[in-house]
Amino acid sequence: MFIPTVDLSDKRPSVVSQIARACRELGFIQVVNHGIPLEVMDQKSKLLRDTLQVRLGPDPSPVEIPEICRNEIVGSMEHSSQTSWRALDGAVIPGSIDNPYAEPNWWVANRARRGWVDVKPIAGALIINVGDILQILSNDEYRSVEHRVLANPCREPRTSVAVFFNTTNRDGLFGSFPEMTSPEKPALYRQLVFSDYLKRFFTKELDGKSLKDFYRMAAAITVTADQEPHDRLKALKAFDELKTGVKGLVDSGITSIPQIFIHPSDTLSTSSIQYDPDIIPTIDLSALDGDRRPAIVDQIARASRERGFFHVLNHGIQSEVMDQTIKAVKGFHELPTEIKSKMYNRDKGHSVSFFSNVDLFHNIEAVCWRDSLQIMVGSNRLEDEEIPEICRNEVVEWHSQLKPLAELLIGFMCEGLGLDKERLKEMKFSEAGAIVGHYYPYCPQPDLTLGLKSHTDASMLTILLQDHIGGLQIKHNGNWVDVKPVPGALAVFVGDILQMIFNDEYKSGEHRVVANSGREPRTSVPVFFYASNMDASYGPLPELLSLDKPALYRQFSLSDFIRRFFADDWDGKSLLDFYRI
Ligand SMILES: O=C(O)CCC(=O)C(=O)O
Ligand SMILES: [Fe+2]
Repeated sequence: MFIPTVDLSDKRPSVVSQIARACRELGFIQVVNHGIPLEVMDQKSKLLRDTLQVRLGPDPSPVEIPEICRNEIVGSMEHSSQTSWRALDGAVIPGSIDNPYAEPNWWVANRARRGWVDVKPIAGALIINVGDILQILSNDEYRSVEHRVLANPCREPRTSVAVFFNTTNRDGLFGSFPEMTSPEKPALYRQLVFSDYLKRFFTKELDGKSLKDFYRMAAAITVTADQEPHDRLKALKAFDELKTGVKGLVDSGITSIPQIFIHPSDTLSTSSIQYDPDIIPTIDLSALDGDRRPAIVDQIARASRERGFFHVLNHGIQSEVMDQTIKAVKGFHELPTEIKSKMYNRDKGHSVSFFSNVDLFHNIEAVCWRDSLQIMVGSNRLEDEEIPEICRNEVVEWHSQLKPLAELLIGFMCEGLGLDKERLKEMKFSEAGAIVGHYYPYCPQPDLTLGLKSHTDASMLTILLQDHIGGLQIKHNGNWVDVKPVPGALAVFVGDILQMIFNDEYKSGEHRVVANSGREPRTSVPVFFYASNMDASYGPLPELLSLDKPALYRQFSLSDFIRRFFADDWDGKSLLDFYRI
């Protein structure tokens, strides 16, 4: 890939156009003839060790900088600021040896080619990166580029010195410059206060992802491929307006998947471990009122602690009821397009909605190869007549059969922690939640996309019914493990809410679904159990806390939790981190 090197001694119009082009296309430039003498650059690299971070305001107080490199750092600031935008005059300088074995190579992500590109050091050159704030100010005219550094395989250590220029006006309001916006190109970001930006940057909420996406307005989807954001948004809208979901694309005979479905290669990681009964426990619930009860409690507690996921067999629900439910949901998705598309909507006010990708417009990476029918239950929201007739009786029956099972399982989970089995009964969790009927049609390029991307469930408990096709995977010790469907079994996931209430004694299990490579479509029906009382305050149960085990989560209300889950700027990360103390 072309990494532009700009000679700053060239004529100004040429320098301006080269820099503008590089900022637009790559967000990354090397500059030579920048006016900083080589000796000044060399002095620094001999002096810094590990990571030294120096914060500087407009008037640095150099006495705090270690004497061994004080003059060199202050000198470098003076030199750099001559070539920088004066308004951005607060800086942080980390000088780092990333690892004693770091090859002197920088790598820049080229998402368009889905690879990392080596940035070879050029003698005497400095590297200029467009930062996220400049991208926001320029309303995406300029791009900040993703980059990383490999571990150093050489004996000789590598040193780098980065100066980050930020504004000192911490309380000023920033946003895309008005000159950069127009009716055709509206502002893509919300206004932000720099102190808020910094606060977020240093909180646990940010897991290294770009803050740009936090400030980006819902409708403005970032681009991960070689598309302009407007093209991507147009493509998402066009897909949504078809109202026929992914199945509609397959029925139209496409042989390659549209760009919006293509995931970055690092999230696809196709290598997976085959089904292993030691990793995926199957718990037999038969004779649960006899001698076997303590053993069942034990197995459920262990699986919830170690995996956040297990299968249950002999759960009391007849296999015909399971089959009918799958068949009815599949039948809905296979209704003639004219009928089904009338029900397509993603309005939050509806109890029943059919759509493809609940997060279609907030997804910052790529969307998935799946359609869904979502039915909200509880708080008197669901009138049975709203459920499509083709699956109404089956869905209502399914939910009523599952409620006692959910109560039973949560009772076991409580017992496994030494709590009364009725401890969570007052939450009335079995009466509120969502029933979702997923449909994963054949995907012509299953290696480029996912059926459902990696997540934990934002529920208390999820009970999943799936057909025989397979594709569900759980994450175990960093590997994706195939969950082979076990005939007659139901899959159970510990959800985030239970993890918080049980103060991390049990874990919500990370899982995903690969895109369906077979001609036969896959159907699954997860039921997510929440709690009926939306405004009560929940948090880690006091009985589970002690001096050695303090509360790991703040108190929360379900209404707040659900609002955040469906918020426009929620990017699909676990909400656990948000509530974690
Ligand atoms: O379809 C599946 O197997 C999994 C569905 C799921 O994980 C979800 O909807 O949260
Ligand atoms: Fe899930």
